[in-house]
Amino acid sequence: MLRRKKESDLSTEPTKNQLSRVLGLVDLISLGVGSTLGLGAYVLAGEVAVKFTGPAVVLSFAFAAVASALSGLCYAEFASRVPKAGSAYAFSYVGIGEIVAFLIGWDLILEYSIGCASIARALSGHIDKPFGHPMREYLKETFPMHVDFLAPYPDFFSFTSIIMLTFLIAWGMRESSFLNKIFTVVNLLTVITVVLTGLIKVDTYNWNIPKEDIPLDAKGGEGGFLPFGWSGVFVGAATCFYGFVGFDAIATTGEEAKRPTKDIPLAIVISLSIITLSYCSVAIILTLIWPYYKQDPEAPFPHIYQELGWQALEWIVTIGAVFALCTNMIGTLFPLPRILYSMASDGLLFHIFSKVDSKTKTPFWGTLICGTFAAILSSLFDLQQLMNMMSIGTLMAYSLVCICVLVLRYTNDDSEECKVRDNGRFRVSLMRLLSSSFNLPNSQITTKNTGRTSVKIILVYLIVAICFCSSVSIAQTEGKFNMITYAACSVSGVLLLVLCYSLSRQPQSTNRPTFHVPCVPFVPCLSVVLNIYLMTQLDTSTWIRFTVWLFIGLLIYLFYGLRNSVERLNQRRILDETYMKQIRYEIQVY
Ligand SMILES: NC(=[NH2+])NCCC[C@H](N)C(=O)O
Repeated sequence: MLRRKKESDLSTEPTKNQLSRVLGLVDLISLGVGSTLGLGAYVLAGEVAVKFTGPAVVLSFAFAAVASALSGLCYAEFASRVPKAGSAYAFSYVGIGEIVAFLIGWDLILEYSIGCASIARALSGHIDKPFGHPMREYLKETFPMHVDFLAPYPDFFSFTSIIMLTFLIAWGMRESSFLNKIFTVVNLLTVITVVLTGLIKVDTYNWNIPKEDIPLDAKGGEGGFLPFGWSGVFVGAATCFYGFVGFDAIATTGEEAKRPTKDIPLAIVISLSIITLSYCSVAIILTLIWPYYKQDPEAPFPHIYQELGWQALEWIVTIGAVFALCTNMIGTLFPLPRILYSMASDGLLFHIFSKVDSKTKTPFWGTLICGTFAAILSSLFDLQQLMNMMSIGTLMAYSLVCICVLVLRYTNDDSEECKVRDNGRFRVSLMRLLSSSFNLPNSQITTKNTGRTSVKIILVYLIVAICFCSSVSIAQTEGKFNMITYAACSVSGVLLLVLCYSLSRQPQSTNRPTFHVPCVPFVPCLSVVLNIYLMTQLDTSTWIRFTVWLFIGLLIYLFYGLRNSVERLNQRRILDETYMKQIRYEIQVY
């Protein structure tokens, strides 16, 4: 179950089951921006400003951006190591082992299906709203559903929209990428229009409203730039973080990008920069043109435009949001079959998902099955209950990718040293010979032993990080630190620092990809803690549902994946061959 793929096996050489390599840098960036910059751009800033931060919402976005960028860098490093479809799944197959890879793939399936379903639902709500919700009222009356976990009515609109996009994506990579580019450009143009037109109404007073000027019935805190203090900024950052969810879609295109090892890391970094710039400028403009305590948390821009009498802009924002939702939907429908494709090609999931259609060069059937699943999910289920499962899925994948970066940096799988390990007979390795000839201290080079030590440190770090984040979040819900939580936080906090430092003293592998994360182990370590902390913020029922989903996955793995794993068959074949060689050799000697 812990068998791993070798990095060197994952070359960019064509295999028989090929997707077509048609995506250039611009396509990848537009996929990244499109799938990330969504409704959040038009809603999050207002919501966070009025609830948690006041004008300082831009700082919350900046923190959220930094937190996402930490994971983003780890994704980028991996993408340049492993040019395969499947994102976090493919990465953990190389970094950790088959069972973890399977579970993370399984978890991504959940994340993207629920993501797609909820975006489609938001889209139908958004189109219905300007007309006074005729669709909702009609369907509620004609097809009411009174079951606890189902939606109040079947949403045919979201069903049809997902099915239509599914066909488009199954149709061909070039076509869907072209459409995605257009949608993304419209989305960005809307953001630019909102920002530029807002400049006319900018009033710096709105960033510095004294407490006396705030009406008593408004929830205005202390006034000024930080009316709810720094704690508000951090709480707001946790909400803003979800605005940055989605860029990982780029990492699923490893087999469709023209130059995956170069373009994918670059696209991740560029998309994250564009997204950060967009969110921050929207947040700045929003709070500069309108007092934070008067913002409408559900539709901040239309509300302001109504007050200002700017009707045309109100429409522009509504249309922009519809386009944003469409690209978001492509951004979730696109990776889903690619992850399944990757898992099925490795033999871990049913064969049908690994079939590439000879005409369209896409995983055609996989795409249709995924689309139908998401469409059913979106039209029938109560998505409010499922939304948090999306967050848990994303955060889990982020954390694992960071851990994989750490593991690969501190073990050198493909080096001579490991060949020695695999092939116990030769004791003297090239690396050791070299090191003794140059008189390098041995501790500068990763060996089997230092690798093992590092993996142990990473494992303990992970456990301590979970304790640390849980105690912080318990203290947070109680509203104060008591003796126990205080002790737990400080002990685990200090331990985390010590572990991180001791990991940094371990030798790192010299085998670095073209793009690599700076300041290892500190960047991935910090990112792991941040992601785990955000996971502890989710409610218990989400955790229970998530565990059930993983359990189902585990059963599929045990009864199907484990037996059909291509890696297992390969390793067995190699073992058999070595065994036969050995026997032949012994017969000769005899
Ligand atoms: N893969 C996903 N879960 N995508 C959803 C992206 C949501 C997007 N970040 C927003 O602010 O609206």
